[in-house]
Amino acid sequence: MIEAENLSKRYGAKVAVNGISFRVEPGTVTGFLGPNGAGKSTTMRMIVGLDAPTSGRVTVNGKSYADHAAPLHEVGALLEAKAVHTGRSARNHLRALAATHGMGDTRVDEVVEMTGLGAVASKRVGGFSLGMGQRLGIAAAMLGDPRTLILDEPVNGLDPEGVKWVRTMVRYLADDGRTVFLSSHLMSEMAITADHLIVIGRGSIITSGPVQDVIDATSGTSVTVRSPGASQLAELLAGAGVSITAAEPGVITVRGLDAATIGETAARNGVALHELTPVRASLEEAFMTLTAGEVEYHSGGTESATQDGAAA
Ligand SMILES: Nc1ncnc2c1ncn2[C@@H]1O[C@H](COP(=O)(O)OP(=O)(O)OP(=O)(O)O)[C@@H](O)[C@H]1O
Repeated sequence: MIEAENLSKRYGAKVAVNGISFRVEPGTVTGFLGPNGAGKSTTMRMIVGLDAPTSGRVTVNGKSYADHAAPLHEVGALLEAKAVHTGRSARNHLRALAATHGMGDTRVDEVVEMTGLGAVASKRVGGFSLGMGQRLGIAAAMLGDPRTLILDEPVNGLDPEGVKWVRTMVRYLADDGRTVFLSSHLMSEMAITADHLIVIGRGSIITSGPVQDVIDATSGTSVTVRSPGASQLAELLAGAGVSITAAEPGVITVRGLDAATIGETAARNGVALHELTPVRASLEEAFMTLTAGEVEYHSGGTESATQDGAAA
């Protein structure tokens, strides 16, 4: 369990994290989403004591990270892939980490195996691809068999097999009762991996909740209707709380009514329907809607007004 209370971090005049409170529960995969610069990495760094909060507090399993006697057994974190001694082999890097907690080579061999690093474990880390570096970072996070895992962009640089492996692994860990907190910019992947979401923008929490609830509350479901009487049907359906847009001639998109109501209205009025399809919004659409006003760094090299004008 991770618990943050009024957690804030300032860098000079820049407020990176602005008084956020949240809980990440055991037995679930919780996704941490937000545009670039929203404060995700800063929050994760504070959880594992790499950054000190300016105010507020964050605990893992009831204690701040520094107060855990054997933190690797409590929290495993992947924060910066390749933050390792590049001249060392992967196995020696893991051995050095393991030694800090009195763990032996057997556990190192287990995580090497688990993360698919067997073939390259004796190679210098400096020559690793991004994906191999990620696997090594995940191996290091798993080393102490921790109850809580914090993974910042774990699928970054992984091939499709690696992405699927991370998905399966985090599901297994959560089903085993562990706490899994991960960030990703890959919305389609997050939608199938996470149970719960926390969405952050400019240092503040925008929304949180089960994945489908976040999508439904943000974008809801629309119904695509194809009919030769589309414009007549649009008039029949119009009313408070209903929004109708004409996608193309003979096709309307209806929000605010379910497919059954639309179908029955059409039947009662003798309007033929050629298609009646409920369309669920994707997490990506919900994310774009939720964070539309919160994007700090825009594409094209231009930057919107920021509190301190920090460059991306
Ligand atoms: N050491 C630092 N010094 C000054 N500003 C910082 C520092 N670290 C982060 N920031 C600023 O704090 C804000 C939050 O950054 P953070 O890296 O936490 O965002 P993020 O959500 O992880 O972004 P991304 O998705 O790009 O990784 C950004 O505006 C960033 O520029």
